[in-house]
Amino acid sequence: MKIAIIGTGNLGKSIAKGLITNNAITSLYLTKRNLEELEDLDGYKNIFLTTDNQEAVKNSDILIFAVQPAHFEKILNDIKPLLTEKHTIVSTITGFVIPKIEEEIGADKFIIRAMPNTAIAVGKSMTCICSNTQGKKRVQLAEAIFNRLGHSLVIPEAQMQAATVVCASGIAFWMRLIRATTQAAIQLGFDAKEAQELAMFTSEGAANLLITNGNHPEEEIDRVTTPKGCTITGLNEMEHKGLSSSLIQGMVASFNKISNIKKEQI
Ligand SMILES: NC(=O)C1=CN([C@@H]2O[C@H](COP(=O)(O)OP(=O)(O)OC[C@H]3O[C@@H](n4cnc5c(N)ncnc54)[C@H](OP(=O)(O)O)[C@@H]3O)[C@@H](O)[C@H]2O)C=CC1
Ligand SMILES: O=C(O)[C@@H]1CCC=N1
Repeated sequence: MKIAIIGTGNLGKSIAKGLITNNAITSLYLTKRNLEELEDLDGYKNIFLTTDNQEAVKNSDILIFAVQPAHFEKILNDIKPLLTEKHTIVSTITGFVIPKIEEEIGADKFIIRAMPNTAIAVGKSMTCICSNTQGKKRVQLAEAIFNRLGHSLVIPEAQMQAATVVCASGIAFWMRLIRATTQAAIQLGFDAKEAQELAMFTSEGAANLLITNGNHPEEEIDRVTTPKGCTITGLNEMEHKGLSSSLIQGMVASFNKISNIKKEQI
C-alpha cells in the first residue's frame, strides 16, 4: 500500500509507527512543515519525510489526513487538483464532517472518516469508520488497514463525535484509571514500577476476558466477588464515592464540548 500521512503530529506519528511495525506499507510519505520531530523515522527504507504535501499526494494512493481542523481546508484546496481515481481520502480530523470535505474536493471522491486512537502506535487502536456514498466502495480497504492496527467498527457519521469521546479521548480516561490504580498499589506497599506493572497487566487481563469470552462485565465481577469479601466491599465503596457516575458524567461533558466546538466552527 502506498500511503501518505498529511500532518505527522501526535496521531499521525502514532499511525506511522503502527504501519511501519506491522509492515503494512509499500511506501509511506510523512508530511509536516517542521520535520525535526520526525528525525527518528529518517533513513528507513521506503519512508519519505517531506514538507511538500503535493509530492506526498502524487506518490501515494491512500491519503491519511491528521492535521488540526483549522489547517485542513487550505491543505485540501492545495492538493485538490492532484486528486485522481486512485486516491482514497481518510480524514481523522475531529468535527470536520463529510459534507464539508465534499464541498472542498467534490462528492465524486472516495472519502472516509476514521477515528483511531494513539494506541494505533502499538497495533491496538479501536478505530471507528464512516464514509461518503462514493467512499462505501473503499470502506473494506479502510477496514483492512485499521484491522491490522487494532480493531475497527463501521458506524454512521452521526455517531463520530460520540466515537471520538469513547475511543480517542478514551485513551486519556483509561490512563487516569490506570494511574489511580497504580497510586493505590503504592499506598498498599508496592514500589512505583511494580505498582504500574500490576495496574497495566490487570487492566489488560480484564479487557481480554471480555474480548475472549464475550461476557457482560457484571458476569466477570460475579466470579470475583466473594460474599462478605474484600472485592464487593471495595466496589461498593467506589460506587458510594461515585465511580460509575463520575465516569459517565465526564464522558458526557467531553461529548458536549465537542458538540459546542462544532457549533463554534459553523
Ligand atoms: N491526538 C489524538 O489522540 C487524536 C487526534 N485526532 C485528530 O487528529 C488531528 C491531529 O491531532 P494531533 O496529532 O493531536 O495534532 P498535532 O498538532 O500533534 O499534529 C498535527 C500536525 O500537523 C502538522 N501540520 C500543520 N500544518 C501542516 C501542513 N500545512 N502540512 C503538513 N502538516 C501540517 C503539524 O506539524 P507542523 O507544524 O510541523 O507542520 C502537526 O505536527 C486533529 O484534527 C485531532 O482532532 C483524532 C483522534 C485522536
Ligand atoms: O482532545 C481532543 O479534542 C482531540 C480529539 C480526540 C483526541 N484529541
